[in-house]
Amino acid sequence: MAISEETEQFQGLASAIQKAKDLNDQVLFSHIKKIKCNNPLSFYQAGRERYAGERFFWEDPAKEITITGLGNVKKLKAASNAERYREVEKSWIKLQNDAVKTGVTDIEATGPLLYGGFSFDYETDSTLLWNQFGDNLFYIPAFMLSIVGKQAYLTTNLLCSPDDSEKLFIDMINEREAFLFESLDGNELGANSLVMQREVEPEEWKRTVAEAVQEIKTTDLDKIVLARELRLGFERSIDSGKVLEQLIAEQPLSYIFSLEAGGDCFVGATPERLIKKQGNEVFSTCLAGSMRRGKDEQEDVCLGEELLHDQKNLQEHQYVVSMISNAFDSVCEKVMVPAGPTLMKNRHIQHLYTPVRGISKEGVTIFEFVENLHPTPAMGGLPKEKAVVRIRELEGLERGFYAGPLGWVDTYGNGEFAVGIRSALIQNNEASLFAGCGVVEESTPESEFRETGIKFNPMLSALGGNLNE
Ligand SMILES: C=C(O[C@H]1C=CC=C(C(=O)O)[C@@H]1O)C(=O)O
Ligand SMILES: [Mg+2]
Repeated sequence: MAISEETEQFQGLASAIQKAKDLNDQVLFSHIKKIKCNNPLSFYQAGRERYAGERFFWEDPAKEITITGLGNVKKLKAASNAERYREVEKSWIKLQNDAVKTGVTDIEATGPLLYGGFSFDYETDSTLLWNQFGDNLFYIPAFMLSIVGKQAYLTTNLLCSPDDSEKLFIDMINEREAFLFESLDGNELGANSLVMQREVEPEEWKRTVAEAVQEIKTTDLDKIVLARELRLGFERSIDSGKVLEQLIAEQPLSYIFSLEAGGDCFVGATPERLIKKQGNEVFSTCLAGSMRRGKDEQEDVCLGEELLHDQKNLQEHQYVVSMISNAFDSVCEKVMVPAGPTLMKNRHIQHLYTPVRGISKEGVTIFEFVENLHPTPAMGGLPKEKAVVRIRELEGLERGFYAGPLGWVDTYGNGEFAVGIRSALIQNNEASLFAGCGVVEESTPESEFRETGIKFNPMLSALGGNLNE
């Protein structure tokens, strides 16, 4: 006779506690069940107070996977050095190897899942701006709603210690019922009202671009991505749920993401995938080379054509295609790269776009792909190491998680990381927006300034700011 769901959960939890006692270590317990819910944002908002500072949101452009996490049973944080990818992965593997799962246990992006990201550059110390995030930050959420295809799943995670008792079970059920009730209650999203918008050191930034162009002409540096910052001030604390709602409506072809840390929130709508792994299939995206959108259909088509044939933008793009293809070649059995770029058109900007696909060699993990790929020349430059050093020296801002890999990995080895561009760091009633551009030999400070101005627009629009032309 089939046992009830409650009995199954109870037995699973009891065996996780027993395992924790046997191993004298913490053991992760995870229960996954199908639920009816098609509004992940209302789930996110239900945790606004109870799980403040420990929420996340992820939706991919194809809307195949939406993940919302509340609370955290375990925070993983690796040291700030080149080993950070392996270190996070090692801690994750240890936790998942001992994990006890009950309920629906064969669906990707459900069950115990690690969500978070890495800063752009592990060699910069975090200042006040990014100190809640540090160099890297990953959560295993307490409650997680995954919408995979059209089906919703609720994962409940618990980290059991050797001295835990089965009373944990009652507490877990009570907490889950309480907040699920709130989540069904419908949640009003408060509007954000902007009172200040300021570009940080625009003239200084243009001089830096001019300096970088000179360096490209006279040294072995081929490309460097330089970013700048825009500061916003609001009447009240910004509601990240409201920002997500706007981004979902306005940027349907982008990844919509948020990651809260303490009182701060990193949120954005990035069009750029770093790596997706599904079984042994891997996907990356080369997105570099930009043009504004036209005022009407005809102008838009003309601008797109111009972009497709513009030598400066094609070179900027080609550096990315070569680097990603080479990185794939070393860890894939098969790599597929289209002969030339097409256009990706987002609401405020169009880009040269080349998707890269591969079949990964046996045993290569998503963290290895992240390590090999980051930063691509769409975020850093070429040669990679030199560009990162020069960004550190020239840029005059702390990138933090801007342009860094952000995403998730499940216990089946699947996962996806995007790069955190078209993004903002929200701190109470203030926000920092970041936008960068690929500087190559033919770049001019004015045109790169305009390009970065347009790249602020997705976040400016979602936050109610004045858009750049
Ligand atoms: C670094 C950013 O964009 C990159 C992605 C697409 C196009 C880019 C470009 O044309 O310069 C950038 O490499 C950003 O938006 O902050
Ligand atoms: Mg560009």
